[in-house]
Amino acid sequence: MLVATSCGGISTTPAPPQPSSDTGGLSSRASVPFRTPSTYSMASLQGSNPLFQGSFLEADLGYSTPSPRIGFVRLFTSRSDAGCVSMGLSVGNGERSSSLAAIHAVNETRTAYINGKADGVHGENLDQISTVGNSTNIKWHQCSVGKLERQELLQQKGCVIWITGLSGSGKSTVACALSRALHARGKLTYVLDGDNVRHGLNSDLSFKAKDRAENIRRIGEVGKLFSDAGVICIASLISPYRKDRAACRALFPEGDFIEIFMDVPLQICEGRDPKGLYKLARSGKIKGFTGVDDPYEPPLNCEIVLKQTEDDCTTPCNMAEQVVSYLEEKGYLHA
Ligand SMILES: Nc1ncnc2c1ncn2[C@@H]1O[C@H](COP(=O)(O)OS(=O)(=O)O)[C@@H](OP(=O)(O)O)[C@H]1O
Ligand SMILES: Nc1ncnc2c1ncn2[C@@H]1O[C@H](COP(=O)(O)OP(=O)(O)O)[C@@H](O)[C@H]1O
Repeated sequence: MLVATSCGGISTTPAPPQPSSDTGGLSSRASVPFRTPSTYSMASLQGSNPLFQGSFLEADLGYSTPSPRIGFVRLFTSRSDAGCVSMGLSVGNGERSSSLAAIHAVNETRTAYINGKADGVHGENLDQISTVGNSTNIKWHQCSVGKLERQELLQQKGCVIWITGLSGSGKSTVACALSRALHARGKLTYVLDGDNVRHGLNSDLSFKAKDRAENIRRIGEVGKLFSDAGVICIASLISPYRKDRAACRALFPEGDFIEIFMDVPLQICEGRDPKGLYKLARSGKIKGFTGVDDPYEPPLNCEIVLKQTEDDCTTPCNMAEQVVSYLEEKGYLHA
């Protein structure tokens, strides 16, 4: 067992928690399986200093050789102003008897963790001026109110439920039924419907592949903000290409992007044709219509499939309940 002493000094022999008052204030016990040669994973910490009470969600020591070997351990605290602390650890020469000593500690933001890799989860220093895409000389601004506090307020966990499928497959209908079902349970949702977002934010985009990709990217980014706000965001758009959906998924921490495939045959969707668009596409009046002369790539590995056939057409309410059960099971309906 590893024991964190003051300022993150860690020894690999069991020892009771040590009171401390210096930097970091750690008097915490980390139940980390000590493995040789190189990695620790998952641990829990109980700090005596309130600053460090909370969960230790990630401990990944990627040692470099030769010694002194150095790794990083990341601590998440329940205090929003503390954010996330990364400690650099140097590792002694021995194996099981090694001692680990903190070499530095830097504050990072939990928001950054939540926001994913680009924002520092993989160790970039958020204190630095950086360049992201075409934005140069930018610096992450940390807010003292964090996602965990918002989730506590809302008694739910933020996530994005991404509904993909052909036009007419029932995406918008199930999105609204789900929003209603969750609202009735006191959960805050927001629906981002492809059609609707194209009335404003994305009104500059066409249905060419590049513009569809941009449409999906933007809705993914907006969904990420809603998720960070603690809201259960329901995005309902055709999103026909796998790589665009995969890029969106990559914006989110594991589990927070829940992809739902409306598995409905083209024949049924076309039979419904509520807006008369399939008819226009078949007659050549709309070019590049999904399912007609533009491809739809069904998910290979999504979280939920909502299937409809000629013989078996579940009601939107039943589908919504299926999704609610999934959210309940995965813990999204509680803080
Ligand atoms: N060429 C073409 N292909 C597909 N769909 C078309 C097209 N032109 C207009 N529409 C209407 O736009 C709605 C789809 O918008 P999305 O933003 O969801 O599309 S995409 O994700 O960017 O592919 C879609 O709405 P839904 O029927 O609700 O899916 C259509 O009504
Ligand atoms: N589960 C369902 N069973 C039968 N009809 C449905 C179902 N879901 C949606 N519909 C109908 O199908 C049509 C298309 O639904 P819609 O939600 O607008 O699809 P999309 O958003 O995928 O284009 C609408 O007329 C709607 O009433």
